Amino acid sequence: MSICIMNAFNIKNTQVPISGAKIRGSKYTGQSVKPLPIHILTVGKTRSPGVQLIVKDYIEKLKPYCPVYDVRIRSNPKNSTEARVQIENEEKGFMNFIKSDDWVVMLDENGMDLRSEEMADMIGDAGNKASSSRLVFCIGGAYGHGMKLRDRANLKVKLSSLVLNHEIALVVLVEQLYRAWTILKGQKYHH
Ligand SMILES: C[S@@+](CC[C@H](N)C(=O)[O-])C[C@H]1O[C@@H](n2cnc3c(N)ncnc32)[C@H](O)[C@@H]1O
Repeated sequence: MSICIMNAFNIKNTQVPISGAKIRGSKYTGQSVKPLPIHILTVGKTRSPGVQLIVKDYIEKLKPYCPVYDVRIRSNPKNSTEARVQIENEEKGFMNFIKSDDWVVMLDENGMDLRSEEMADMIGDAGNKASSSRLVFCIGGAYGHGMKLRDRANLKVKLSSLVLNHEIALVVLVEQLYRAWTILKGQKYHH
């Protein structure tokens, strides 16, 4: 399934020469990319102040490229002691938010391993090829994601082979989204 999605994206890496130096680019670098609004869904209301500062900072940095919304899904809404029930109840929050034409990326430790240039390709493909109106990234709660969201996701992506705390996953994601947009624009942040 992942391979099909990868082929559908036709993700490939290109070398883009800028001022004599070679930087690693996306197949869209230098082209116009439709800036789909990005919605980042995370579980839980509270967030450590340090993480919140970093996330706010990257969302601010992303403003010139595309709007980014920080959406909170209720954690364990029915206070279940069972992990399976907690996952299912949090999943309802994700599924209630997601619309039929959203391009949904589920963050998961077993997802596809993308390089930063491929993340940029994916954002370009979602904007220019898919008929989606929003790009939605889903970061799970303590026990991860349920089956309905797994089935709905257009793409499952890993950020590392390590399992990350959900707040750390969020920090890595926002930095990679910023990096991806600078790659798409051929800017110097990414070397
Ligand atoms: C504490 S982790 C949940 C771990 C749990 N074992 C699971 O099955 O997903 C919380 C969330 O952070 C995100 N996450 C953690 N590690 C990740 C990784 N290496 N790559 C991508 N996302 C990750 C995922 O969205 C995950 O649902």
